[in-house]
Amino acid sequence: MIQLSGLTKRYGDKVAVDDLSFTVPPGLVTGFLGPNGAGKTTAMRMILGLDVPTAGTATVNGRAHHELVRPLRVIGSMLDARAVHPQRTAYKHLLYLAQTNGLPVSRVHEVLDVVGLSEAAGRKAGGFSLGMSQRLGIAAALLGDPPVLLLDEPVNGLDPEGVLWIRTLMRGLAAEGRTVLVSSHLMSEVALTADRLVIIGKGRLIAQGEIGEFTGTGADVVVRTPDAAAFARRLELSGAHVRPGGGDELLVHGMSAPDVGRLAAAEGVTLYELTTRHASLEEAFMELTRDAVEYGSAR
Ligand SMILES: Nc1ncnc2c1ncn2[C@@H]1O[C@H](COP(=O)(O)OP(=O)(O)OP(=O)(O)O)[C@@H](O)[C@H]1O
Repeated sequence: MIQLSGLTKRYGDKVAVDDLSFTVPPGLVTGFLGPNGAGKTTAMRMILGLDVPTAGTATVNGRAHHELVRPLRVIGSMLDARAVHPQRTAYKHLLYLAQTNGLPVSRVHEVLDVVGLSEAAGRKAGGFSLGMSQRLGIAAALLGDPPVLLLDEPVNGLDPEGVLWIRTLMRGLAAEGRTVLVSSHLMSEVALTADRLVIIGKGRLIAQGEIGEFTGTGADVVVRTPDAAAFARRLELSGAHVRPGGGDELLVHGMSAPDVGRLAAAEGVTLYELTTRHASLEEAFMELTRDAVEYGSAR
C-alpha cells in the first residue's frame, strides 16, 4: 500500500505537488492521471525518496522510503527507462543492481526471462530500442520481487505489442496481490488497465475512485418529445440544465433519467425516447481537468 498525506513540493514559487493525500491499495492497478505538468513524476519521486517533500509524507507499506532496509524488496519502480549506462549490458546492469541491494544473482535470470530479454542479456543497453529499454526497466523494477510497483508512463512510445504486454503484466502483478501505481496523461490508455483512478491537476487531487465511477461524470439524458419547448421550460424550472438537441430532442444535464421520466409522467408529457448518454472516460477526464491544464490550447 502507498499512502500520501498532505504531500507538497515547492520549487521556489512553483508548487509542483500541492497538499496531495490518497491511498493506493494492494491487489489493484491504480492509474495516476493528470495532464502534462500536473505533478505525477514529482509525487512519484517523493514516494521513492528521490525528492524531499516540502511538507507532508509518503509511505510505502507504512514506512517512508528512507526507512526501508532493503528498498528494492518493498518497492520496484520505473521512472525513466533510458536511464541506464549505455555501455553496460542488460545482464550487467541488473547484476549490479542485485549485488548492491543484497539480492541473489538467480533473480537476474528470472526477471530477464519474465520480460523476454534473456536472448538480449549480453547486448549493451545503449543499443536497445525503446521497447527493449522499457522491458529492461520493468526487469529492474521486478528484481526484488516487491509487493509495490510504481511505473511512470510505462507505455510511452511503445508499439501495440509492447503496450499489450505491459498491460497484461500489470494486471498479473495486481492479481498476485501487489500494489500497482501507473501514471499516464492519457485516460484512454489507463482505462483499459486500471481498476482505480487518482486524477490530479496543477499538483492537487481532482478526483479518485473506481474506474466505473468516472463514466457517469458529465452524462447527459437524451429526451425526445413532441412537446420539446414546453418540457424544456418545465425541466429548467425543476433545476435541470437543458440544451436543444435538434428537432424534438433535448439534452438534459443535472437530472437523472428516472427523474426526467417521473416529471414527464406527472406533467402528462409524451416521451418518444429517454436515454442516459454516458460520457466517455476521455470526455470525463477532459471535463475534470479542464481548469487544471498548465498550457491549454486557446479555444
Ligand atoms: N526540478 C524542478 N524544478 C523546478 N520545477 C520543477 C522541477 N521538477 C518539476 N517541476 C515543475 O513541477 C510541475 C510538475 O512536474 P511533473 O514533471 O511532476 O509533472 P507530470 O505530471 O509528471 O508531467 P508530465 O506528464 O509532463 O511528465 C511542472 O510545472 C514542472 O515544470
